[in-house]
Amino acid sequence: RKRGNTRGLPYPPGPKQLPIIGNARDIPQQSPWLTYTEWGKKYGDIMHVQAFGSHVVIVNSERVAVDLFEKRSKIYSDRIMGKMTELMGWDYNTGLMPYGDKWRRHRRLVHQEFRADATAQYHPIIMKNVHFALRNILATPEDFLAHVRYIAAATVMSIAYGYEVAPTNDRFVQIVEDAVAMLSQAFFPGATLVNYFPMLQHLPGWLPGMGFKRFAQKCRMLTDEMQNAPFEFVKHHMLAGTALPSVTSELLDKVDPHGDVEEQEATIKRVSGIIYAAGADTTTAGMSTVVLAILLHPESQRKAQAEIDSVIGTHRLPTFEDRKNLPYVDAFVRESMRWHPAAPLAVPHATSEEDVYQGYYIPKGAAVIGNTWAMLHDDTTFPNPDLFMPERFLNDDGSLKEYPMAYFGFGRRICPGRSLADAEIWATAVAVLSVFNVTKSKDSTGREVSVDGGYTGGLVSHPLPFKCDLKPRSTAALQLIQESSQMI
Ligand code: HEM
Repeated sequence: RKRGNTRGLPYPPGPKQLPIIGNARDIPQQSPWLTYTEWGKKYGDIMHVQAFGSHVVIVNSERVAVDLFEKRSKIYSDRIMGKMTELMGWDYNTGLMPYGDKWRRHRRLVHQEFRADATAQYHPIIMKNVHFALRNILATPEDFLAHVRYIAAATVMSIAYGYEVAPTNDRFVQIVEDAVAMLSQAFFPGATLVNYFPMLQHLPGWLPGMGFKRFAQKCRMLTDEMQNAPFEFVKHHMLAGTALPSVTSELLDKVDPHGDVEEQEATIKRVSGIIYAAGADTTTAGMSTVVLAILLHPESQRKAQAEIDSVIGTHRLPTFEDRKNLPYVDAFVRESMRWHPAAPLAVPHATSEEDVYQGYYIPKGAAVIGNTWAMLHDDTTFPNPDLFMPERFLNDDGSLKEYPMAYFGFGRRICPGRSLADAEIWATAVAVLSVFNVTKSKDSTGREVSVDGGYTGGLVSHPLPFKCDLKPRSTAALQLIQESSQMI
């Protein structure tokens, strides 16, 4: 650990390592961000663990994140494609692709469709889906999490493919959600041994410990289908002249018939495939956290509602034009994102060259994890970080504090869909706050059902299912929900 490198410099500090296996037994599989944050208090802003020769550097502060992911982005923008990720068929994914020309081509296409000034064109789609969800919440409030999930799914499927998803049990949606859930379980260091010992992939699947092979095969069928099925849907409708406008149809229209058509179509298929995979589950997690935050913080709920009532009144639903006049609602949304980030460890970067930082040696090919959770719970930047306080994002005069948070990742790999996601989460928050009171449910004896605020582990972290009551705030609110379909 002290001298295991070409420059004779120490690796960043970290927990004691055992021979050969290193820290393999220390690296947690569930909610690793909490362990890394605890370790960070002992070892500092940059630390190092190692398992079977694979090096992992963990960045626990925004200062180091800026130094490495931004100022040295040429070195810190690669990805490690774990063997398991590849076996599962996720290697087509822009977000997991190694840094290089192929990634640049994909990233350019995604950026052009989702950069901040292009996202406004999607606002009507978002509002339509939010209003649809309000009506569904009114009809079956107990299924509110499914209705919130619908907003994210319907928005990205509409943008990517011009496809209208079914309110429940949609075939395309189910395929992607299963594949994303499987990726989430198998992604982080320590999740599966085949990442350390790729030769295990060649052993027969019936041997003990080889369950990962069946898991990977099942996932590969899903990842193939999630790219092919909706893509064929668009081509079919383009031929029939019935395709709705979408990223896929727009890109297909631009295919150069004199170039390599097959390769161009394959790129479009992969780019469109990633929009849903990267944009639905993450956004659902962000929106579900907002609803949980509303439920658990009645005082903040009341303040946000008072702001909406005073700025907009109770005669119409909020629109995107209102956003600039609702700083408390924005602060509420930002605090929800900070309080429980949807991707608490972002997506690990990797080094494409060796490096030396603050006298520590960082090897080529190391995974470099930006610990978003630690940065957003750092008590020097966010005093009392476990408390939910939207006010921390407001200036004394009540205006919004411009504070760039590390919620969407880092440097050149920062999430290209962040403007869209931010718009969806805000629209959901303001709509729910404007027409519903969110309170604890009561059981048959009239006692409040407790909500423990637990979260799932993995790449994307969702609130564990929880119960709450969503009731229209007034007769006027009820009428607004019922009439919302006529407002778009
Ligand atoms: C709340 C919602 C979202 C969260 C929390 C989120 C978070 C992230 C994070 C942490 C990364 C990795 C950044 C890094 O490596 O440093 C990422 C990458 C990515 N996201 Fe998002 N995202 C969200 C929504 C979306 C949406 C709506 C889209 C689609 C339009 C999208 C598309 C992507 C893509 C394509 C990448 C890969 C970028 C690359 O590797 O170059 N995301 N996202």
